[in-house]
Amino acid sequence: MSAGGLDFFVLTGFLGSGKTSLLRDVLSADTASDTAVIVNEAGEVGLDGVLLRESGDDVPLAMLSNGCVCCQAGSDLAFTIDRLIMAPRPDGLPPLRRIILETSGLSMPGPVLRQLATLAEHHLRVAVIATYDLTRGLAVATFEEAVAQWAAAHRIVATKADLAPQALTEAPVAIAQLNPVAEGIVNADRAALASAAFAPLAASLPLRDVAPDLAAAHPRLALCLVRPPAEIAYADLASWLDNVAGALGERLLRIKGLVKVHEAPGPLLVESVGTMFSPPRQLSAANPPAPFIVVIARDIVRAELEQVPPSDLFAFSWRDPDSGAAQPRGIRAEWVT
Ligand SMILES: Nc1nc2c(ncn2[C@@H]2O[C@H](COP(=O)(O)OP(=O)(O)OP(=O)(O)O)[C@@H](O)[C@H]2O)c(=O)[nH]1
Repeated sequence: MSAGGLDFFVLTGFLGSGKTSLLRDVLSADTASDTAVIVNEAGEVGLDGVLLRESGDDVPLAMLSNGCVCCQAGSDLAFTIDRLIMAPRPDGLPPLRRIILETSGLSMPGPVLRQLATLAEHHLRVAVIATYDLTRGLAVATFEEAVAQWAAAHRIVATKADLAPQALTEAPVAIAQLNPVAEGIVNADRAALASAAFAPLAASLPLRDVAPDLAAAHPRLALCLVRPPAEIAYADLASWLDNVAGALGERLLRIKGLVKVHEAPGPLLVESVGTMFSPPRQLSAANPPAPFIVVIARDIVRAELEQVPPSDLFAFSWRDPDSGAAQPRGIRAEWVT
């Protein structure tokens, strides 16, 4: 560990609000070589680590997939942090000064902060950074996860300024209303935004765990892992995605996946935030995971998704994000090389 201690940033924010993109921006800065990253995804298959590696960064990177860290009582997070701190630094990299944990978009910050409390011997200076998606603004405030993330934040970072320039002017006021004691970080320049979001911490900040523990951590949300066949026609994929958006409407929160189509040599990255799809693009990363699509939605009946045509192409496995003790499962920790 570096002599001056470590800054530990918990990067939180609702589904699809721009966490991974902000992290890519900070890792592409020249100053990022003192940083290590832990990525947590609610789904069984972790895509964010693959996307971060795709941008060519060689900082130590650990994935915690198969469940969001806030739902786990176990010590995988603490164990992973411990290992990152104790591991010898890769050749040519300066001492570790900063760790960034990207939580899943469903994570409540309180349980994560409580797990960090078990690491007192490392004298971490902890800060919570939450994203505020300018394209959606307060629309996600109907989710207690989003409200808890903003409430716990020390810094709230306005993302996607290029997509919603008109919302940029109002953002400082909107952010102050969400959490008057958080520092609002608003900048149309992405590099400057990322740099301010993860600027060094002078001291440990008071941690705010204001959200109550809920009986069910994510009461309205369902998560489905959809397995497409090894290869599929692009037209089938496109019409299925269209039909999912049509069937679920505003209850669709996030789609993220990798699909192999006949028409392209590499797997296609498909994703939506709500029903807004990004244009599919070929993934350039080596060793991508097997084809999969994660669908996260609220207030749905499983059959609604399973019957979306062409339904006979896909296999579905479901999980409530708050599976709790009835369906115990382990977060998988793995190092991304
Ligand atoms: N144009 C534009 N698109 C952005 C920006 N930030 C994020 N996006 C897009 O928004 C979508 C979601 O961004 P991510 O960075 O994956 O969001 P996330 O919060 O990490 O998503 P989850 O981990 O699934 O919760 C992707 O299609 C991004 O390319 C931005 O500043 N500008």
